[in-house]
Amino acid sequence: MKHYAIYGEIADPENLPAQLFKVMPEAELSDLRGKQGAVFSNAELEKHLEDDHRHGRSKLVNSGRSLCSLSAGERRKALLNYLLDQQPDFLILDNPFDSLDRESVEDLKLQLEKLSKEIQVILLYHRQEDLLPFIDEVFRIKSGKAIRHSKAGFHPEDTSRVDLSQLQSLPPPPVCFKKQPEVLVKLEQVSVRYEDRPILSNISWEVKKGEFWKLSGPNGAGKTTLLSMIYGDNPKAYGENIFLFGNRKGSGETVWEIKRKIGYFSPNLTEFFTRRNTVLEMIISGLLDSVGLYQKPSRQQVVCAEEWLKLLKMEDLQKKIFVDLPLLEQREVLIARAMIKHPPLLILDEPTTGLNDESALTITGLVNSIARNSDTAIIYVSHREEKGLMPERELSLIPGEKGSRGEISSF
Ligand SMILES: Nc1ncnc2c1ncn2[C@@H]1O[C@H](COP(=O)(O)OP(=O)(O)OP(=O)(O)O)[C@@H](O)[C@H]1O
Repeated sequence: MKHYAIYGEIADPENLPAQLFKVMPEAELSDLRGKQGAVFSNAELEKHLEDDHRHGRSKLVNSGRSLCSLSAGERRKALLNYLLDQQPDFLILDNPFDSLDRESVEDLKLQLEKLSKEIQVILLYHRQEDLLPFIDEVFRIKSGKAIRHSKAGFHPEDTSRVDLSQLQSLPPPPVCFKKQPEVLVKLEQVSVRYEDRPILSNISWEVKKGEFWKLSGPNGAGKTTLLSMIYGDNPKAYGENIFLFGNRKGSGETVWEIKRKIGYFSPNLTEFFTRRNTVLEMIISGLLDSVGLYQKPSRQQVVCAEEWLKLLKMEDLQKKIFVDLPLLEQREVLIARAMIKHPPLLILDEPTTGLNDESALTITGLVNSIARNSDTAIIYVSHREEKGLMPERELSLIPGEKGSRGEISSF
């Protein structure tokens, strides 16, 4: 039984088995035809989430809870357990380690090692550290075809486009924010429970102007919940001592006014961009706090967005349709969109998910440059040890019986 790994993006991830048969050399997967396969991928998880929305329950969860209420990592684990219960003949794993905490990654690697003795595994991966030791053959997607490759890894010139880590300045915003207080975010002994379950326990945290924070913690520790206290309209925030940009949350500024001061990126933001906006329009939309562009921008706004594209060496892409861009370029555009107004606070929730090693370095270089060349404070969430990322401080959420406590450290 041969196990395969394939490096690179597959054109239509919603239809993985068919796509794999299309891109792989014909002889390679012929023994899988007619067999029962299972697919572990984001696209598959999305289908279960839609079912959950529609029927209020999902076959992935036995506890009676909805799939939507699970954390990102918990959902992925639930999907994998469900698929393995089906006892498939072969398993296609599309970047299975994304969004999992380190311990879960190690557990899953051991589980897959055992499983590989019984069923055939096809791994799609983009980080060298994710290549599993039992894989026999490695392929790389190039021009829509899978080409055989050595297991030793890929050379930087394969993907690297531009080094954004040494930028000396950023385009200034067309309009500046009024003077902001020194402390932008202040949480005083914030605790959150969902039904009977304590999630966050007595979290005290201050984010000051221009600080660069990493927010970490295992799956389910409460990172998204904590961010929703700041950025979202989570009702659990009311009654807690949360101060944003100098005002107690719920006491004056509307959620809309708070969001105006925050640049935000999360990988699932792309799901909301269904219109065929151009790259330039997408960046401008960050000045108008809209998802896509619905009004005619001013000349000044256009010039500012053009300057960002120049900085990213993407001038020639400005008229391209955003959703048609490769993943790395989409991420760069969305980070520029979040940053174009130089918000007091920038929240980046797993901005390198789904990217390969080289592309991840491009993003972390860009984030370091933003931190160095602006007064914007950054909160960066990631499970991976991000090579090259230079946060100054870290808030780690450490789960316990009474919920997660926060531990602050400096680098
Ligand atoms: N609406 C909800 N109802 C019940 N439980 C919830 C709800 N939202 C989140 N939870 C639970 O709260 C805990 C924290 O979830 P959260 O999404 O904040 O974790 P996280 O640290 O972001 O995890 P991950 O790294 O997996 O994304 C999880 O155990 C989750 O199942």
